[in-house]
Amino acid sequence: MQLAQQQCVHNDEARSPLDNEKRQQLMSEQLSNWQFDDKTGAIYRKFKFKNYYHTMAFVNAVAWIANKQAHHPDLEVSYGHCLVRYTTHDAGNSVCMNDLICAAHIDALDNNGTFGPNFLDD
Ligand SMILES: C[C@H](O)[C@H](O)[C@H]1CNC2=NC(N)=NC(=O)C2=N1
Repeated sequence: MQLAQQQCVHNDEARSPLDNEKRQQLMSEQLSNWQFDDKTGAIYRKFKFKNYYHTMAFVNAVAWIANKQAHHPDLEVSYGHCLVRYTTHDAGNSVCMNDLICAAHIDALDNNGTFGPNFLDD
């Protein structure tokens, strides 16, 4: 099943770190705009917007997903960008399925152009 169709699960299996091969495979197939940071072990994507209003609309949509999934990203927010990073804290800050699932849900916000013309692709 596609990552965006899955929901976060909060059990020991969901909190087990993905091995590098599996993570790379899922990311190259379904999260091509996300990157893996070797230094921090997090996945991340930087979203750019034309102004603070649109940045904050995006941040609120991300917060809604985080609360619904009970899985929360680290966010760096400025006037025109939001850097979203995911690791699973309960798994020693490694990347688990829940991280990939939430990343896919964020990407899905833009499926029908929800970000609109105020979303600037990298
Ligand atoms: C009980 C609850 O599911 C856990 O504390 C959740 C909350 N949100 C979380 N968010 C992230 N990013 N990692 C976690 O391990 C985590 N754990």
